[in-house]
Parts: sequence; structure tokens; C-alpha cells
Amino acid sequence: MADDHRPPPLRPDLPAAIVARGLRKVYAGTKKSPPKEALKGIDLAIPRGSIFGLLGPNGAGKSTFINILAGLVTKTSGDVSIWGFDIDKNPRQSRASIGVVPQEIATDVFFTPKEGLEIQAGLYGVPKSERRTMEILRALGLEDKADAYVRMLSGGMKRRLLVGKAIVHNPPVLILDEPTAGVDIELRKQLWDQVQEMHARGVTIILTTHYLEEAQELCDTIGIIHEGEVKTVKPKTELIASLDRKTLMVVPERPVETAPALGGACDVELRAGAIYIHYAPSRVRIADILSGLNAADVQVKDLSVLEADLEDVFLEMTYHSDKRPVGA
Ligand SMILES: Nc1ncnc2c1ncn2[C@@H]1O[C@H](COP(=O)(O)OP(=O)(O)OP(=O)(O)O)[C@@H](O)[C@H]1O
Repeated sequence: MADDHRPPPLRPDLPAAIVARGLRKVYAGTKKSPPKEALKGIDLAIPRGSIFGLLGPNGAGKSTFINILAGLVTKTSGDVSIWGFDIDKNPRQSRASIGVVPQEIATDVFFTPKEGLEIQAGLYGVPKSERRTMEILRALGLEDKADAYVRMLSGGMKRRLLVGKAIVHNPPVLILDEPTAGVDIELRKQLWDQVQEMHARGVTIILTTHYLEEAQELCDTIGIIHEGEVKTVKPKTELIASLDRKTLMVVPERPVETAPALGGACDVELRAGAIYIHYAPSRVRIADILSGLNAADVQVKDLSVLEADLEDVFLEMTYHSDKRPVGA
């Protein structure tokens, strides 16, 4: 990788940071298990400059996809390009264009953080004069641990060190695979501040997470993958709006024994003294719900509208995907 330390130039003519076309991966079977088609010919474009959340239940194919990008798993067929470089035709440039923060903490305990970053930079062919070792350690809050034994670092510090290792070559795309699993709230916040800082400097961020609130808060674009297929890729707000579902929570003046009848377009439930009215905003107006409540002699003491969130979308697209299309 001798000359590939510089980030490839930004190519405004390119529409996406990562493009996959017809990407398939079949893991070979064994005597005990049949072959497994983990990716079933996926098409996926990840916009440049986004914080992209790749979501999906266990076994959906997320790690397989990321490992193909990282060069750790060989695809069966299809095309993938990273920052405009085809991973088969330009393996060096494509690999120099991404940094991957792996899921597992497997840091090398024989080197100090400083040595670890230096070695990593060497592997990417970054000349000594261009290395940013101390700058990276400082940015990750590890400056005072530069010469410490890695085995003396806390789990969170080791995780930050992995982020450091992933960015020694200044890649324009950074992938974080479940970066905050098992990490406490304080550290999670620190990690996200750092990620957002990198994003502000123009790095495209791709992350997988099981924490849907985290994806909801951080990501601007979401891709949902399920059983080796891409279910959707959309800007987050558009995706949530596409669910066309909201809930009006009403606290009545007097306790209500039976759910008021508001017509077939609303789904009404009573819970903990409140009335929850689920409705499709494209078809039902709040004014109509309120007149319905009035007609049913329910006096409203308080009310609030609960928006659908990413978790609702996720459940709809993964667990119920065969039964009920979104918005139906
Ligand atoms: N080396 C392998 N050999 C055979 N099957 C594999 C291998 N790696 C993954 N699989 C299978 O491929 C499918 C996709 O796995 P993958 O790890 O990509 O899913 P994932 O979405 O990352 O799941 P998780 O959220 O649990 O990490 C699963 O059914 C998994 O059992």
C-alpha cells in the first residue's frame, strides 16, 4: 500500500460513497449445515457526506456487507465500489478509502497506543512526516495514555483506540460496526461526539447498531436490511413519515370505561387512564378525532401527539414485512 496513504480526492461527479450492485454472498456449506445465502444480490448506494445507519435484525447480513467492504470476506458475485473505486479493479485505492472500527475489541496488547497507531500508519504506507499519531490520540482523549500498556486501558479506551487505528490513513469513509455495544452512557456520548466531529470535517460515516434510538438521533439516512435483502434506503425523516402513523394521547377529565367509537380509520386503546388513538395522518384529521371524542361525551383534559419513530419502522419492515406493507 506504499503510495496510498493520501485520501483519494473528493469526486463531486460521484453520487455515492459506497455503491453495491447485485451483491451476493453465499457462505459454503459444511457436512452439518447447507450453504447460506447471506446477501441475495443487494443494490445499495450510501450517499457521500451522510451518517448512514445500516439496520437489521440478527443474521440480516450487515456484518457480511461490512466485511466485504473491509476486504475481510470475499463476495460471491456483484459489484462494489468505495469512493468511486471498484474493489476488484482498484483494491488498493478502495481499501485506502475506508477505515473500519470492528465489532470486537481485539487490540494488540504488546504495543502502547502510540506504537499501535504508528504501526497501523506504517501498514497503510503513511510517511512518518505525515502521521498524526499524537493528534489522533488527543482527539480521542487518549493523549495521557500514549505510552501506557494497552492491557491497562479500560474497555472504553480500547474502543476509542480502535477508532484511532481506523483513521490513521485519513479515510473519507468510516465504518463503525456496533461501536457502542456494552459501552456506558458517558462513553457512548464521547464516542458520538467524536464521530460527529469527523462527520463535520466531511467524513462519510456508516454505522450498524442495535440501538434504534441511537440511529434515530445520529443518522440522517437509514438502510434496513433483512434476510439478505435491502428493504429500504431513505432519509430518516422521510422514512418515518412514510409509516403514516401517529398516536394522539388524550387524558380525559373523567375516567373512561370503554373505548370511544371513532370510526374504522382510528385504532383506540385505553391504557393507564389515558386514551391512545392511533391514526394515519394522511387520512384522518385531528379535528375529526376531537369532534368524535366530543360526540362520545369525552371531555379532554390534556392531549399530545406521539410521532412514529425508527423502532416502529424497523418492526414494520422486519417482523411484519410479509404481512403488512408500510402505510397500508
Ligand atoms: N462464515 C460464515 N459461514 C456460514 N454462515 C455464515 C458465516 N458468517 C455469517 N453467516 C450467516 O450469514 C447470515 C448473515 O450473517 P451476518 O453476520 O452478516 O448478519 P448480521 O446482520 O451482521 O447479524 P448480527 O446483527 O447478529 O451481527 C447469518 O445467517 C449467519 O449465520
